[in-house]
Amino acid sequence: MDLLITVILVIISLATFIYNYFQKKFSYWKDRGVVHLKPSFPLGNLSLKQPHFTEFMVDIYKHKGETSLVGIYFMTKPIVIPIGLDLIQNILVKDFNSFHGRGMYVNEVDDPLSAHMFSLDGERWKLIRTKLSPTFTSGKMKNMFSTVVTVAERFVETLDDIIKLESQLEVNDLLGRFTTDVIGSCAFGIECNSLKDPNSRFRHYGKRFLDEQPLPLIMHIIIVLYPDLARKLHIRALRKDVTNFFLDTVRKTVEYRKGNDIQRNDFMDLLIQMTKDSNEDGKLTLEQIAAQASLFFFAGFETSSSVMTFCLYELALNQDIQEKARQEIVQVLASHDGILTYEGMQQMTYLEKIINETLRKYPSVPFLIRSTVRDYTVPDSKIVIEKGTLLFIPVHSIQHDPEIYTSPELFDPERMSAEQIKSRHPMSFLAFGDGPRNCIGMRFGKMQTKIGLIALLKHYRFSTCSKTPNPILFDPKKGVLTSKDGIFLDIKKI
Ligand code: HEM
Repeated sequence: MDLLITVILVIISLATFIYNYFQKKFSYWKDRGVVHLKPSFPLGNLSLKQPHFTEFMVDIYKHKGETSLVGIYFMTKPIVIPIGLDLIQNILVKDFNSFHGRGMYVNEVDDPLSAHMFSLDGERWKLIRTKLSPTFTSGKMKNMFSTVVTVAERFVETLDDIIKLESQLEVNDLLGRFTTDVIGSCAFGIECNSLKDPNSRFRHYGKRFLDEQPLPLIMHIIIVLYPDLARKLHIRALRKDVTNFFLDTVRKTVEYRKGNDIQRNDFMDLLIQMTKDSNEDGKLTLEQIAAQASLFFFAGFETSSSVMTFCLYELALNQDIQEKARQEIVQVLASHDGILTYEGMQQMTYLEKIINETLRKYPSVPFLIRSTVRDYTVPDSKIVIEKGTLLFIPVHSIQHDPEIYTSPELFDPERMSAEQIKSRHPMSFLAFGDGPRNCIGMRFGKMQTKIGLIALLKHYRFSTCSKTPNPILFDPKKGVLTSKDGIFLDIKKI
């Protein structure tokens, strides 16, 4: 009997302790007078149903006008969703010194590839960003231009054979193979034709990295809530075989190039230069260059194939816009003796507007992440965002706000004319982020997207078919914006 009473008392005390613990944690935003979503025990505002981030944001973004930020909870961890454009400009640009963190999990010991520019913070991020910035100048893009054009030409040749057998194809997979080949070539110097060779190792490991969650949910929770503990437990964010593949590929490429004195004007060349820096502090190790090269691969191929996919989808729905884009391509090519040059590509201004409008409607990265590196008082308020707090900036909601873009579901490239852009708040378009931590690969991403679209629109007409989804449902399991059921289009040779 005594034992039973003791057990009951222990259970009651434990339940009271847990209840009080969560009550305290879940009163964080209320105590600070911040508009917030009501949390539920024990997941806070996480849901097992896992809606897509864009849907989750709807309830938050409707507070716009009433407040410049909304508080939510990831389990017990408070997260800020800034929704006022002036506050967002402070975070990304004006007060960047308080917000240069990304707050992501890095475990360099067990997972050397996790120490890349996207997730590093502090001085190490600054050092790598400064060293890698010259890699992405327009001069460097011009040097890589012909490599990308060659990949696009090879892609079209293979596609010619494929559509002879089947004209209704899933374009996201198709374009993922194109961008895999481009980044494989420019970041690793490896010639792969993953469209011809479905077993291409680059495609295999690229997909394995993005498609399959290597960790059970509990591990994710430990990583987010207790990163120090996660490191002590040797939790890796990347699969071991994926890490080994990229480390091994970089090691072999570096040895081969150094041994044979080979120069190719690509990212790998520029990274190899950084292993030879005379200043010891600035020198990158093999693991560090492998981390950056793999980041270029992961950051570059799905983002660009996502924008190309949604672009072809909209062009299939809007045949008049597709035809106008094709006319521009044909005319500009004719004025350059039928050859695609860097200058010619830049003269295709209508295509540029189409790509930007696609990125407005379908931002490949639907939210930006920052973390505070010191306490920050929100201007004209008493709200303090504490050091170490994560912030998610809702790009998709902003770019679908009817007060900023009338009839936001309408695909209208003219919204991206210079005059219309000038008339909007500078934070109205955030598809590449903004400020000193924006997308470093923007020029390259746009270049490969344009080259791919030019090659495709010149040779093929895209139309919807019975399998084309309308409307599109986004896949909640993917970080990059992706249609859940793929995007099938009918492709006809012109
Ligand atoms: C159309 C294609 C692309 C889109 C839409 C895109 C979008 C983005 C966005 C939204 C961010 C976060 C920016 C921020 O937090 O303010 C980002 C970061 C980044 N992107 Fe891209 N990206 C693209 C292509 C590329 C390519 C091709 C590369 C490399 C070859 C690349 C490398 C990076 C890197 C390294 C970062 C992290 C920068 C840092 O933390 O300092 N991206 N990208």
